[in-house]
Amino acid sequence: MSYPRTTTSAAANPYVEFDRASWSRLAASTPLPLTTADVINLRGLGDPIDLAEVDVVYRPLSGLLQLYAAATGALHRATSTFLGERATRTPYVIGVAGSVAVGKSSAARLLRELMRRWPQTPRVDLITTDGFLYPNAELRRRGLLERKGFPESYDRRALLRFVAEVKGGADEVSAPLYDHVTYDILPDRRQVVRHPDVLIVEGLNVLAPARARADGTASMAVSDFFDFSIYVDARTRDIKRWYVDRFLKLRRTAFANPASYFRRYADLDDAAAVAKAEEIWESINAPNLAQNILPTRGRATLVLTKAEDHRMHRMRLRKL
Ligand SMILES: Nc1ncnc2c1ncn2[C@@H]1O[C@H](COP(=O)(O)OP(=O)(O)O)[C@@H](O)[C@H]1O
Ligand SMILES: CC(C)(COP(=O)(O)O)[C@@H](O)C(=O)NCCC(=O)O
Repeated sequence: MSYPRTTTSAAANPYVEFDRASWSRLAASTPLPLTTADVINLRGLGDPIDLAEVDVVYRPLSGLLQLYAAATGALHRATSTFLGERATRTPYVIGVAGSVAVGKSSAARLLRELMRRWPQTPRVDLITTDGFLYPNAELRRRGLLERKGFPESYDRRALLRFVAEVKGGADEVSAPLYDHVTYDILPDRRQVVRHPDVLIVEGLNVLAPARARADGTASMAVSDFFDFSIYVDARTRDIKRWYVDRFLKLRRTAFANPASYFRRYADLDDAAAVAKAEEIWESINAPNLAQNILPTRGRATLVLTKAEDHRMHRMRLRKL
């Protein structure tokens, strides 16, 4: 009897890879309960995603996640029976990671809307980790105002506690909220999460590994509570272009708001705005991507890679 020959490295590759066409053929019977108007409403500034892209990328993803969530629920119930415990419902937790300006928020919002339309999981909550950034005053005190988005700029303990409590079935847990306009935490508003069927946690660093404690032992990481995780990937030079293009657009929208922290950038001409955006990108977002975010890509269950026109062209799903 002969077996197919595989090299050791191919056998050890934990991912199975799809191109756009082969991915889109998966889960042909999964419905797509969204309209063009929904997609326009959900997409982020500068993200050209349309219903055709949602059909090709998110319909199969939605089918796959239904399968995973159902299997995880069944395992949870079987485990409770084995342990002689009363089966409690626990939310299915999904992490969405990737660079600033890669389009994580569009992806996370689309997933939320698709999953809300499944009969098994009508209650889907989405939180973004920016709510756990320290307020600007605290960042200033710690000398971290120029490091927003770096792991140390977040209250990681509070974020970990939040995700652990939601996963643990707490009735009501609340998270702080970040405001891009004032560039700070909103002092008197919080997002309340009440026992969702699914929790999506979106942010730059959600796949960061656990930190070592002073005594050398590892603490836990938020990703320890994830049932599934997605890394939205693209070439760094493409993401930089999307960041700069978005910055130019923000001049006429968010920056023009008198309350905007970036009000001073609203009147910059194109050349000055490009220079400013490139300066912020090169000093903050590019180093954070290279040092902290990209190294976590290999921890994701699914890596979705965008081409220069924002369309997903490669999907890698962990099979090991
Ligand atoms: N300075 C800003 N002012 C207003 N909105 C912003 C600003 N920067 C980013 N945003 C918005 O915040 C959301 C998250 O952005 P970001 O963290 O870059 O992640 P991503 O682009 O991957 O979704 C996006 O919808 C974006 O349009
Ligand atoms: C708010 C962010 C840190 C992203 O937060 P996330 O929700 O991904 O944790 C980022 O969008 C940001 O504003 N970075 C600061 C550098 C800049 O102005 O681009």
